Amino acid sequence: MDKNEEEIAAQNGNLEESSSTKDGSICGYESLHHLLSVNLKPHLYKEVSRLLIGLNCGKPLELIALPEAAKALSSKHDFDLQELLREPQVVRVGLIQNSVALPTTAPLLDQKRAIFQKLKPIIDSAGASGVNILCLQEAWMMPFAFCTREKRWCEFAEPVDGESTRFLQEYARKYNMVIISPILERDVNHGETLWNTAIIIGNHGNIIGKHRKNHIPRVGDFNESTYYMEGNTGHPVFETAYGKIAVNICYGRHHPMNWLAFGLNGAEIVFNPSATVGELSEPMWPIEARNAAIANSYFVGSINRVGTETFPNPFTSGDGKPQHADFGHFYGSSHFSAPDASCTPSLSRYKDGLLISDMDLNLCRQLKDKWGFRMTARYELYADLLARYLKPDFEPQVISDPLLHKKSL
Ligand SMILES: NC(=O)NCCC(=O)O
Repeated sequence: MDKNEEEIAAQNGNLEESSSTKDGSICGYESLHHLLSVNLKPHLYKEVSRLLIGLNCGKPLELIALPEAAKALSSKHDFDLQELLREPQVVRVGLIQNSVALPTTAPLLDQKRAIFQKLKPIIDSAGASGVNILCLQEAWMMPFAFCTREKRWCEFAEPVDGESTRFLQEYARKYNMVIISPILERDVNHGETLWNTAIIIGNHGNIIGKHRKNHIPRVGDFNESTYYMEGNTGHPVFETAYGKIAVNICYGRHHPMNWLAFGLNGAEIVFNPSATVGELSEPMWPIEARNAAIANSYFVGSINRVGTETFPNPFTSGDGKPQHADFGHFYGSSHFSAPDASCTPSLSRYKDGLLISDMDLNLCRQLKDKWGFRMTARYELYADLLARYLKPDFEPQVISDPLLHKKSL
């Protein structure tokens, strides 16, 4: 090893130590933005924020004054409450990230009901803050047990009008709020088939519709195809009292055409309820959502659960590494991205939280007018390529340098 290599190895060693602190923090800070705001001089932080987060219609993001009742709930129940303003104020949108409430060894029904109890004050805080549209994390009513491949966790699955939906319908009515509820669905009309589904509850407590996860991961410990298959609901956009919304569930965020399809159907906000861990996806997390918002001229609300969920029986990832009983750390970091390339700072890496942002949905149209991405998209080129690509006799369009295949003299 030369000196340079030694230095790099030493740095990596230090990094491994500091980034794997057990509490899920980044060197003791709850988020990247917190780390930067505390350690940079104010004028440097302002400049770094401008580049990292962007501007809201040319101006820095401002704080919204939220009611004392919402703040009191946040300190009593120990969850973060962050407020960001985009102007002019049209729709107020909330995202909730949370850890599970009981160990995975507790009776399953107790686990689910404890999550209900944990979420109550957070949803009340969203209601007290006047949130119009609220989205929960992927499979919010259970631990993310799909790493285990054990079938007992199927017991968490519920029909679309099941207990979790009824729990949220009350809040939708109480606060005149649209709620997106991603659950493990049991399709009782189709042989009890399971799906990973987001249910859209209207502001009158009615069920507007559902969307089933389109892309199912087969990566690392995310063995979800043991439980459910690729969704069969297409790319629906739900027209609600507060705007046109869609849901791109977790792993679907790695598929640009999935984002595109929701945009083509007219979405103004696309939510990405997720469950993902640091070791696997953290460097991708802030990039993919922000890029989708820019490319498709809509807002994106990204939500990830928090904490480490440990399961009774160890499992392997099929990668030769030792068996283990947890996925690793779900790193939270929920945030919003806007079509003008700005984004909010993220919620904590390790703490429950409610992120609230006001957004002017006119920005979607303004950005289409300004950049013309839709107008210049040349979809016919891609439709033609895809049609050919799908045929078994497809040949890639590659033009080789003829010199490559000449015998050397
Ligand atoms: N829940 C889920 O689809 N996770 C897959 C891992 C990832 O996409 O980061």
